[in-house]
Amino acid sequence: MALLGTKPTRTTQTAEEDEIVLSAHDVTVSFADKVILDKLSLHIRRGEILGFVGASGAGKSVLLRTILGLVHKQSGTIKLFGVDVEKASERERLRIDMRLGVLFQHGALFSALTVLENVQVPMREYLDLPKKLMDELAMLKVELVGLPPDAAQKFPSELSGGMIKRAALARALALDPDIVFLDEPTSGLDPISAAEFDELVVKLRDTMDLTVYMVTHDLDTLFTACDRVAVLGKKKVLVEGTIDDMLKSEEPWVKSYFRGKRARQLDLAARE
Ligand SMILES: Nc1ncnc2c1ncn2[C@@H]1O[C@H](COP(=O)(O)OP(=O)(O)OP(=O)(O)O)[C@@H](O)[C@H]1O
Repeated sequence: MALLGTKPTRTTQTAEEDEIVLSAHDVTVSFADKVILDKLSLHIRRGEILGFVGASGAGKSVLLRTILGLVHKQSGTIKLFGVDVEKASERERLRIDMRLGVLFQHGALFSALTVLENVQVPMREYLDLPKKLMDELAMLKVELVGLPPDAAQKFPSELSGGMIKRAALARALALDPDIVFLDEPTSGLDPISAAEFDELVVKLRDTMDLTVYMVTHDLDTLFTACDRVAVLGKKKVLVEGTIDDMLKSEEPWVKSYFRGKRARQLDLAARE
């Protein structure tokens, strides 16, 4: 793990980018008798921004929570950085956890903590650092996500929606993770703030060699920020590929989502 955001800049295609950071194979999850995910398989390569879409209630959050080990799966394998998380030792699991950053839906900041203290939560959990160093590191993250320095001492209730998302992103980046999981990061933002957030994610991917797994309903994000899209439907990944692949798909849900009126306008704008 490289602290202080000092990872190499992503320049040319390297063998490392073929590295599979996350793979899910034949994952089945059910609650009581209700099957939510049925033998779902998915992978994400290092340095990719993967957009994960699907109808409301399809199971996107359930998959995310399963990957993070918060929901029990009935069968299948999930590997992070090549390690089967179920078979990992406690030490391996800890090392893996330190390489993950998560931005939960709605930001989920601790309301009683300042932005700086929120960013320090993962640091306190995983690292044993002197307060002064933690303050400096957390401040760097605050600046990295484009928040003004005075935002560090503010409480979440004093921030705009866009600032809350940025603060939550700063917290997700606290340990310089290799992969970040973003659950609907632009929901509730106005289109300008959402576009700025997308730009930030792309910039961070480029400069920090990040891999990004993003659950989103935002067509703008899918068209402008994602390298690849995976569509969840019928309890598995129905279609995956580039936006062009989505636009060619004859799968009915994919067709209406990506070739509906709103999507057509975005496609035209993106190609201008
Ligand atoms: N802990 C749980 N116990 C029982 N059922 C659950 C649980 N968590 C999720 N579900 C069910 O799993 C299904 C998928 O939910 P999930 O939140 O993953 O959908 P989603 O695709 O993320 O939806 P949205 O886009 O609206 O956020 C829903 O029917 C939900 O009610």
